[in-house]
Amino acid sequence: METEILNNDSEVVQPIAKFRNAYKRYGRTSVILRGLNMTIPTGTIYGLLGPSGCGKTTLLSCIVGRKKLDSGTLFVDVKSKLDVGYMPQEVSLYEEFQIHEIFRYFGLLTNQTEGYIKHREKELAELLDLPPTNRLVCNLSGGQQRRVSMAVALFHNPKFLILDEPTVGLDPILCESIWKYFIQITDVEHKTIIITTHYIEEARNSHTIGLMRSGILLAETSPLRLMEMNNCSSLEEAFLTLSQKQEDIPSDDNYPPATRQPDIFKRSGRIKWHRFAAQIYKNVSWTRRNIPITAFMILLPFLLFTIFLAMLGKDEMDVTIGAVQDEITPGIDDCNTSIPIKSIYGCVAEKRLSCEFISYLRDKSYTVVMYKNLDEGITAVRRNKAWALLYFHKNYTESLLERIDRGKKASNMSLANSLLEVYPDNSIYYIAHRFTWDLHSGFMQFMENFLRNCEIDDRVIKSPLTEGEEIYESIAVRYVGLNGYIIAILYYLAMVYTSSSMVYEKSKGLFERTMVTGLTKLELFSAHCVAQTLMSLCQNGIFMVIFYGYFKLPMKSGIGYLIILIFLIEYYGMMTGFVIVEFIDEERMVTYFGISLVIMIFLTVGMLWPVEGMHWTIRPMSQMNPMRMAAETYRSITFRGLPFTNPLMYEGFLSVGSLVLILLLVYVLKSRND
Ligand SMILES: Nc1ncnc2c1ncn2[C@@H]1O[C@H](COP(=O)(O)OP(=O)(O)OP(=O)(O)O)[C@@H](O)[C@H]1O
Repeated sequence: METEILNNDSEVVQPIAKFRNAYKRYGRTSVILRGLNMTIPTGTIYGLLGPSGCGKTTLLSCIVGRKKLDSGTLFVDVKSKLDVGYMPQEVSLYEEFQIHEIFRYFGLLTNQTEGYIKHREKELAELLDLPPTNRLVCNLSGGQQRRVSMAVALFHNPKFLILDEPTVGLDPILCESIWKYFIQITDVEHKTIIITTHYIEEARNSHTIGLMRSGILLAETSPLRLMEMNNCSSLEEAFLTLSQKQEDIPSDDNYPPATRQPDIFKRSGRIKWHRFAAQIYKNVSWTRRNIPITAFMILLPFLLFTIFLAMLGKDEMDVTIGAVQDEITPGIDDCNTSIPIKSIYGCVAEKRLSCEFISYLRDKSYTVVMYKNLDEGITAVRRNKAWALLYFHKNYTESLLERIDRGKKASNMSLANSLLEVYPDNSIYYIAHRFTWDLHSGFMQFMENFLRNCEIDDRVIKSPLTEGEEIYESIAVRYVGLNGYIIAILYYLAMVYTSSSMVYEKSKGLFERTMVTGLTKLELFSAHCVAQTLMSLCQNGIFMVIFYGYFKLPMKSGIGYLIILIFLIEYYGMMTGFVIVEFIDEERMVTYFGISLVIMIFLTVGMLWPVEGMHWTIRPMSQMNPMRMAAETYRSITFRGLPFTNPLMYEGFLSVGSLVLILLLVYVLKSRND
């Protein structure tokens, strides 16, 4: 049978919170509550004492609805979360904020008026001897931060205060005045306070003391009665006596099966304007406090894309090539000497053909360095002073002309001497490939011009393959990887922006604290969507206006398609951030996971290497990668100019759009289960 609680006037006092036969454990072995019974009378101070790790914080978390019992009952007599003021053990404050911004934020969260916020700020600053309220929280001492944290719990004047070690790090005089205040608000305003503390003697001021050990309460009575019952003169002594009397820890063999526990507070599915406004205020304050970081984040995509374009620069490269011209005798003639060489069909070369070819390469922005002989040239290539050596034989021009004139009747000597020998350094694929291409196409172009001047039909040396009209125009090399790069970067930035702010709130205990005031994940989510949209608007606006507006990068379909696609990709990044933080709590792990994800996207988006050339094991991954489809759609919008009805266009929108919806669903389901 339950005992009734009587106050000093022998009236029955209704409990504000009541645990009956409460069990709670973490995992399968770490049992924290073992059939605990506890009654917190309304309008009193309840001091909860117990050794470190005995489960005091866990118990308070159950009262504020952030954790649930495995079995047993918990009754809390409050109508809404606003009746509760919670001070967690950690400071749990936004460190970049000024004290008055913290008050305003929590004031808005708890639906207070401007007048009340100002008045209460003054009142609490006096009571708790707070530093000037324009000081940043991160610059306060540990004790000052704890006082601000306590002020936040008291701010909306709740009827039930739940304070986890509020007096740690405070000086005795301040502690005394705080306890006086607690006694006053319980006596006069009929508030209820539950306090955990390690300073046992301080709890003497409580109306009731609960001594917790090994998952149960050893005693629950007034301090005086506790000392009397144990014939002790101090609470400390009483606690020691009781602990020694306690027999062994109750066995966990009979740990009851878990039962479904009701929610302490009614769930609200609707967005409350004042809490949404508080989130917006928080985001705006964060931005104001971090203007350099915000400006950097806004400019970052533009900077990264500019670096990308500058890195790829131009299709012609500043590559150094070595050349040996054995057909020129140093000191006697050089490339400026005009020595007309006439072929038997009357074709005249005004200059050495090797000179013409070298100046053609120079026009293509290659640097050509001359070497005296083959050995010297090859050594230069070996030492990485040149990417290739061109060796022109003695009588190269005459031999080449003879080869053109006489065809298969040309002498063996002319055939050998008309060969341009190339000794390339092929160790960097792209340079080698580019040089080979320039060499061949340049040579062909140069020969065609030469033959045309001699009125010889240039088709005699042309390749018998001919290209028809281009279906899609070729695009400068530097733009080819840009689409994959842009979408991967924008996805990553949105993901990091979301996950870093969410994981910060989680790891600092801010999430927990604001949820206790009634904030819902829907409100947090909606406010973050607004912040993300504004951030994306600024980021995308800058790079689009500059690249597509001013520098006129290729844009074949409407820019509207691109804007929608990019926003979808950013929302996909944002949703990924939300979902990651639902499953991973630790800041470092979130960063590792995010980076791994984006590297995977980089590798499979088809930017570094086309899907057609990937290993068969990775190819399906790339083909299924929605970001690859988005990259393809990006290419179609900018380079191909397709109508929306073409699958290449709508596939990207569909794949990314569906992923946003799927992640949203995962987030909603996970949040509901929390
Ligand atoms: N989320 C969790 N998962 C697993 N174990 C946990 C978790 N939270 C707390 N514990 C463990 O539960 C036990 C009780 O922790 P709790 O924080 O409730 O103790 P406490 O009495 O408040 O300690 P202190 O006085 O040092 O703050 C500790 O052993 C702690 O390691």
